[in-house]
Amino acid sequence: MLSVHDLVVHYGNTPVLTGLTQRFARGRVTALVGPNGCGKSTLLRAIMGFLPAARGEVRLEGQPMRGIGRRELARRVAYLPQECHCPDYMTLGELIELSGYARYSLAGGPSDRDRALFRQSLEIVGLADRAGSQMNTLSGGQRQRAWIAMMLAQDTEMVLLDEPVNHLDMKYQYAVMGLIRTLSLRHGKTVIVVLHDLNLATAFTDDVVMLADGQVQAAGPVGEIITAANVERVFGIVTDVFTRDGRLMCLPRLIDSLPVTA
Ligand SMILES: Nc1ncnc2c1ncn2[C@@H]1O[C@H](COP(=O)(O)OP(=O)(O)OP(=O)(O)O)[C@@H](O)[C@H]1O
Repeated sequence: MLSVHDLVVHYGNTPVLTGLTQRFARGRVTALVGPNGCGKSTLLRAIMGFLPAARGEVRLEGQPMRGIGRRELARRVAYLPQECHCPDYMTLGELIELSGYARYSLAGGPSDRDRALFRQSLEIVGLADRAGSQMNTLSGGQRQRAWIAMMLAQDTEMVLLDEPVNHLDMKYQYAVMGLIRTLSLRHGKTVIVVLHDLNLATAFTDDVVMLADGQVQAAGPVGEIITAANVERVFGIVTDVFTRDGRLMCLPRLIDSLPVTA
């Protein structure tokens, strides 16, 4: 389990997280949702220790994250930020190999198991035939899938993803979200994923944390949290939330609640 207790994070004098407390259950997928600029990325960066907290603490299985060394952290937690960069000349295969560096560099290089993991990760994202391609020759969506493969090959107990389906076409949005689901269902990994599409959250995650004004506004199982009242309170938009063919759906009432101009 990952727990965040009374976390306060500022940028300069501007507070972004103002005493945030939340537990992320082990082996479950939690969607982190909220309006633009509410602090979702900031929370992930603060969890990873990339931003200093003015107050509060993050614990991984009861152990303060601050006390976990960088190599051990890389072996235990994979983090995929919103924007990822690498040198243009790097090939996809080279990128994937970097994923296991914290795990295998002390052992003198990747093992057969590591190499199998690299291959599997590329197969899962549909890029097995592109391992020799330079990263700058891939499309935006293919690059995003490459980074997801890199994260998969890191093979950690916990995975944090910041808007992983941006740039992806519909098929790969579903494929990647299905994969994220599998990470918890089959492999028992704990996943926190920042999403904007609440319908992806209802279809592929267990729990939802709604963030606004530097605080958690609502948190719990998807079916309890994705309600028209919560969505209106947090996002300021009127929606219908209903079940169709066993799936919970959330659709905005376009005519009533959105400014539509002719
Ligand atoms: N490096 C920074 N320096 C100063 N302010 C920042 C910095 N990064 C983010 N902010 C500000 O902190 C607030 C939270 O930003 P953050 O990126 O965490 O939001 P978010 O919820 O992830 O947004 P989005 O949905 O648009 O990706 C915003 O007001 C943003 O302008």
